[in-house]
Amino acid sequence: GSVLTHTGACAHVSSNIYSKGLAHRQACTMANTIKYLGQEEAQHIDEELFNEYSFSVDQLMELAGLSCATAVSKGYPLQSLLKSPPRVLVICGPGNNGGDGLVCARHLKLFGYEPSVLYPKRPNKQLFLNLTTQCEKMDISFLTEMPEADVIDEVYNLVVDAIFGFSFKGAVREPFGDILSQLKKITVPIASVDIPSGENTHTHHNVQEIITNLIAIQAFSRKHCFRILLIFLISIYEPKAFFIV
Ligand SMILES: NC(=O)C1=CN([C@@H]2O[C@H](COP(=O)(O)OP(=O)(O)OC[C@H]3O[C@@H](n4cnc5c(N)ncnc54)[C@H](O)[C@@H]3O)[C@@H](O)[C@H]2O)[C@H](O)CC1
Repeated sequence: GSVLTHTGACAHVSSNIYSKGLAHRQACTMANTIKYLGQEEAQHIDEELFNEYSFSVDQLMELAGLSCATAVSKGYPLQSLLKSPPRVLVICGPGNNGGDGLVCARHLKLFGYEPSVLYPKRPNKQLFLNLTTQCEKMDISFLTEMPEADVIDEVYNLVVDAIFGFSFKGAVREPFGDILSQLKKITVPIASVDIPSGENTHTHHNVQEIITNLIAIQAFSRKHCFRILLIFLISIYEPKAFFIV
């Protein structure tokens, strides 16, 4: 079974999905008929959520970050982690995708993980200042620089890539060029929020285990509710599914 990605490539869902019965086979079958979103359509859905459905960015970011933390906890349960304490490196970018990462780090802490955040470019906006304070008050540590790839492999069980979402464009600008180049070298799994950072310029890292697509999960409207149900089904039963709707 496979789930279509937005590039039309097929990612193979791991074999154990079939050992979980009809619901999963149906999810995979339906997945083959799923429509996928390009960058522009994802942005349009974003605008529709804000303008037509009156969601606030805070609401959607909290839902997005919780969805990602839940996907990580299902894909990488605490008891499955090889390193103790259960450290996770959350790398946050300068936009809303980075905000998702801050929310994800907070929920991972509540789930019993030991997240550390790298947040090199911080918008001077109240929402992001608030999210940073919330993490600090939960004793989540903030790194001052990107660790070398071998240090990441030695210390962390997993990396959450919340660097760029659908507004990434052009050649990657520092310090994110160095960050992405380190991510290309690591061997621990990477969970990407929304899309692999730098994906449309092929500067993205190679190792992908979980992509939590936020748009489809959050687009609560009639024309999307079918996809939401399907995405939820897959993300619950097969959190390692690699999917971008
Ligand atoms: N749909 C929803 O319900 C929600 C989606 N969310 C997430 O928000 C991102 C989109 O957020 P946005 O701020 O528009 O863009 P990004 O986070 O992708 O980053 C923009 C940020 O990055 C800088 N940048 C762009 N290109 C480059 C580059 N080549 N080099 C360096 N820096 C670059 C740019 O200047 C901006 O500062 C979406 O993907 C979802 O993940 C939210 O959760 C809200 C709800």
